[in-house]
Amino acid sequence: MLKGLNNQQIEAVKNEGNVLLTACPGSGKTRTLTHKIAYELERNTSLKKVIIAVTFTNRAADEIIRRIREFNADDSNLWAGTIHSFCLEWIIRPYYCYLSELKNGFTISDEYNSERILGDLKSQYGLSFFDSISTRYLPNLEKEEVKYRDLIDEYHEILADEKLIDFDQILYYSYKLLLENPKIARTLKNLFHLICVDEYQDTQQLQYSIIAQILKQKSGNCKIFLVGDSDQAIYSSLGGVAKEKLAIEKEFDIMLSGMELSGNYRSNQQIIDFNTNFQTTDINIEALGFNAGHSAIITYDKVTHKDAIAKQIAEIIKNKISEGIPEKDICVLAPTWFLVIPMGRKLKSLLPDVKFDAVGLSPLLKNRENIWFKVARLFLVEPSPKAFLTRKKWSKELLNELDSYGLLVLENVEFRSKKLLKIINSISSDENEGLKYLRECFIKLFNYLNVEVNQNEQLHSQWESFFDGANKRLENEEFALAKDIESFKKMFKNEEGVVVNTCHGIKGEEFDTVIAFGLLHGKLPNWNENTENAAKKLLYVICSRSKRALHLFSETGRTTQSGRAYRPTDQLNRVQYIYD
Ligand SMILES: Nc1ncnc2c1ncn2[C@@H]1O[C@H](COP(=O)(O)OP(=O)(O)OP(=O)(O)O)[C@@H](O)[C@H]1O
Repeated sequence: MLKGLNNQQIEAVKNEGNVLLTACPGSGKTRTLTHKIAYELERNTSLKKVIIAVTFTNRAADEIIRRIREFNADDSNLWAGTIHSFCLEWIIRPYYCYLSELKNGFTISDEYNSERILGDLKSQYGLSFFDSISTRYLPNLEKEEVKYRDLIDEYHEILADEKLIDFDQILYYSYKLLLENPKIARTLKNLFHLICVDEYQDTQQLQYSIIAQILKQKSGNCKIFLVGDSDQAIYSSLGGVAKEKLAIEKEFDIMLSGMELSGNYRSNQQIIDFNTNFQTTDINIEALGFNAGHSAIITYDKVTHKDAIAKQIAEIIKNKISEGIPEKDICVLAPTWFLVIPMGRKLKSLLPDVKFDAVGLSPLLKNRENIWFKVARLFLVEPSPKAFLTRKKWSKELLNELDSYGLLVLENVEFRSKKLLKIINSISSDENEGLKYLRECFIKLFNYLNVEVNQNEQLHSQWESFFDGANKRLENEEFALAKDIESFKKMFKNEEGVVVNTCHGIKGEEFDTVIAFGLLHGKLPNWNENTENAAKKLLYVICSRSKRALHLFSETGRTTQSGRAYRPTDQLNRVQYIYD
């Protein structure tokens, strides 16, 4: 498990205490974290305690699981996911009945739904869609928003009426449960062997408080392994804080070994040097990896019009592919979904022979917490040897959730999750429309399991939100989404190809060629986080994804709602550099 690591990385992996590992981009933090997990999984086999890996995106959690499987490590004691999934799985679902607000059932309001409710309220209050309002809670369990407190109260009332909780309330209720019932925190500390947190610099205060509440307990021997880089903190407008070692020690009531890694194994020296323009700390970084000696190409274009930019980007992609760069080693980025989604579509039509892994609107809301989403993915991912382990894990998760609703299906059956998979594999529908297909399969499955969906409040309310959400999305003409079952199945296909995503969506990843557009003041940084460092950090994250080629665009022709032209991001525009 230590092969392929340098001495600093080995030292971090072998450290038996609590660790705070900070280092520059490309220095191998994620590599070290993955090895640490594999190393501890191997050491931990007799203990049977759980190793938790908290990641920033679901994409990153899937990647950790994929890499752990490559080590041939037994991952049955590994849990990886975002902090919200962690709270739901380990705190809310098992213990929600202790909370009067939740004990009669609840459903998660996904970002789309919450944004819609907030958007309606903002217009009622005479605010614009872009006015920033905090839905977060403070560690004293008060609401953070002060100025528009009435609006937030009304928002929470609407959620409560519909028995919904939003993502900030997932954190709020989890923390409340831990505070009011210390035995939950004690049980968790006993259950866990290690909690790993990747990209810790973007952790919000309440998330620190939740972890602190677990670690502060005197029971068990759970350790923490935090990994991050304060220069890459890009969620400060959403409450992310890169705390210092001392502050964390105090809050968690532990001692931390502060460790560092040096050098960058990803990028060539030219890219690293260019990126110092956006560094907010003063460090020298040396290129150490395979790409160190290769030449780089860095371009910056601020003259191309927005209508011509897709063609320009398509040209770069075509040239890179003809140079032999694999499609998946090329990435097209922009600061917002609004820019990225149409770009994905345009590139696909301009380059029909090229494969793309582009974020787009999927026909189903990606509400991983809705139980019907969990059932749907089991029907939409076809059985195959490659998908077996993942589907078995999903099947187990589904059974756990049904258990937590008091629905003990397949009770006396050996290997329940395998049996459930077998039943699901035997069910299909002749419907061609995705939603009708799923509805029929769900009914067949729950008939087989002898569960009346309408009799169970949780299943019923989540059913409504699953189908209502999907219907609304499919009927929205702006989205122009395909309704057939094959398009639904594509949602879960691990498409390999040129990545088209937001800067936040590819955190922690790396590519030979990075093409970033929409580098415009008001989009990067957006109006809500208009500070010198916010823009610098985003640019730093974007540029540090690249191994050898970086193409930056501040396109012309984009205007604000009031008709003003966007101008290039200042922090990029003022860089003095002789571009290629
Ligand atoms: N000791 C090493 N020897 C060779 N290659 C390494 C070593 N450590 C890391 N790498 C490689 O360097 C690249 C960057 O590693 P990794 O993604 O873990 O860095 P990181 O510090 O997490 O970066 P970021 O903060 O930008 O996400 C990867 O391709 C990784 O495989």
